[in-house]
Amino acid sequence: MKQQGLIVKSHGRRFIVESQGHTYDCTTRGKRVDYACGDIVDILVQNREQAVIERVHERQSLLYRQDDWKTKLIAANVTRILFVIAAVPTPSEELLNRCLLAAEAYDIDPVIVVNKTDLPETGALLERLAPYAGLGYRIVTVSAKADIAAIRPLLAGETSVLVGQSGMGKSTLTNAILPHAEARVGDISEALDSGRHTTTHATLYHLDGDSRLIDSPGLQAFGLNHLKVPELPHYFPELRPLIGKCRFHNCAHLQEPGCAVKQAAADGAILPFRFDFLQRLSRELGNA
Ligand SMILES: Nc1nc2c(ncn2[C@@H]2O[C@H](COP(=O)(O)OP(=O)(O)OP(=O)(O)O)[C@@H](O)[C@H]2O)c(=O)[nH]1
Ligand SMILES: [Zn+2]
Repeated sequence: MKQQGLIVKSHGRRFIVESQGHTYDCTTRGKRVDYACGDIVDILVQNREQAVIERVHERQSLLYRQDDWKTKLIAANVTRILFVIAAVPTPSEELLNRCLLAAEAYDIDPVIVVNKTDLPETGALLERLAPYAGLGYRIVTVSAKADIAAIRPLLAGETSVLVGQSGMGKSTLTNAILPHAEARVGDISEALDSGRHTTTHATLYHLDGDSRLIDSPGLQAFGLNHLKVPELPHYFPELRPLIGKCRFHNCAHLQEPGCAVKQAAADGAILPFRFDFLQRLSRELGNA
């Protein structure tokens, strides 16, 4: 029997699909692994517990990273990326910049969620993050252990994905957000987790009829190897006014004469760390 379903958990080659009130442990045709949590799929039901994923429906969005040759899908059909960051353990600003860039490239609304505001080190982190508000990014502050009120309005009517480094509190936040019954539902598929090495692993929770939350595994790096150097300025809000102003249309903003971006950086119109980030990416991608 063929029916439509929603991937609520992705775990390497196996997926949990919710369909017509049941959940199915699914394999895929031809060992395909390019499905993600949040995907709408057609499944072929085999018995009460098992099914095979036949095809994926067109996606509204896809959050993924590209490390060297490997594409790693994080979540599909999300409308909002909640980048979780905290003062402890030491946060990586590089990862933040990369996630923001990916959000721009995939046209998914990003919000910076500063967690663990109960920790005294949070003040310094908020100061460090102030420039991002200047770039137009929203910043909300929560403590998964004490008060998460600020995050609620962001979740309503959206499919949100929590991303961030390991230890920033994504799972604690998920548990604080979820009504108790929901959190237990997530545990049912825990058997899948038993000691297996994971490459992709994310879980989708229903908050209410039209709001969903996806908790994703901790990130260490965020490869952006699929992006092209000439399109980078489109993904920096502060560089968009400069698009087309460099002398060379394929300017990598490194050594080229007549580079409008370099000039803006010299004039102090672009934050030094953002300019560094752009140049580093340009060199890394090296595909201008
Ligand atoms: N003080 C404080 N500690 C927190 C808060 N939120 C989470 N923690 C702690 O931070 C640690 C990491 O939390 P997790 O929720 O496991 O972090 P995670 O981001 O899900 O980590 P991964 O699953 O590895 O990606 C745990 O010891 C939590 O108890 C908070 O608001 N305040
Ligand atoms: Zn340039």
